Amino acid sequence: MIKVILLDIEGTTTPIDFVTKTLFPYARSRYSSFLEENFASSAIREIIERLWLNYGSEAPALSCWSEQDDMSGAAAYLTYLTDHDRKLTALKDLQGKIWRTGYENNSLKGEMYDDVLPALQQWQAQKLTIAIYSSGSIAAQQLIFGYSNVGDLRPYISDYFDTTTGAKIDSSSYQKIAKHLKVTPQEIHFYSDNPKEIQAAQAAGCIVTEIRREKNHILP
Ligand SMILES: CSCCC(=O)C(=O)COP(=O)(O)O
Ligand SMILES: [Mg+2]
Repeated sequence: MIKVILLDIEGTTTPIDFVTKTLFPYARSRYSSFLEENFASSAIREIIERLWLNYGSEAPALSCWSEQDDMSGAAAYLTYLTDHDRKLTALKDLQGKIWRTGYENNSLKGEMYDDVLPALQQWQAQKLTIAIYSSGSIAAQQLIFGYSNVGDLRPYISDYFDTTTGAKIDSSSYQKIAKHLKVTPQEIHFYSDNPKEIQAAQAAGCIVTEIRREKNHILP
């Protein structure tokens, strides 16, 4: 019996275009200024450190960032990662911090498909646990649902998982989520538009629905 609804965001609750044509450009145009302004913050320095370590493994192919303290190099690397839709945890942590300002000053509103709110209401009425699993950071997930075009959806959602749990295409991530939620993978119904994520969740034992937004809605 299903106990948990586990939802992907981009392509499932939210149009891909909102992420690629609104959120990513918003972050991309602010990497430089955000890093200059927040260079002294220990949280930002810690993210830069993680980015720098990752850049080290890519350096043979890239030459945009010469020293760790060079913030224009860091911004260039962040732009590269964004343009290649890389799901790096440090990139996602930084994007979430930049988006926060946009949500709080009303220039960003999390876009949800029309069927999302009714689906959340139905699942809540059925006493199902509703959780999110996205490559966006947990902070970014809470922002997109907290400041959505249909109001604050956070009261419907009890748990959030990001890539700190593991990659979404890795079936062990779904086993970890099940363990954390104290259910079996068979008691989780995962919805995603990404066939590789669907395959991984299915291999872990989850019930799955592959979302194709041009064809079906979120409710089965
Ligand atoms: C949390 S909103 C930003 C979405 C994002 O950055 C992303 O990479 C989307 O990945 P998803 O796993 O939701 O397809
Ligand atoms: Mg997706």
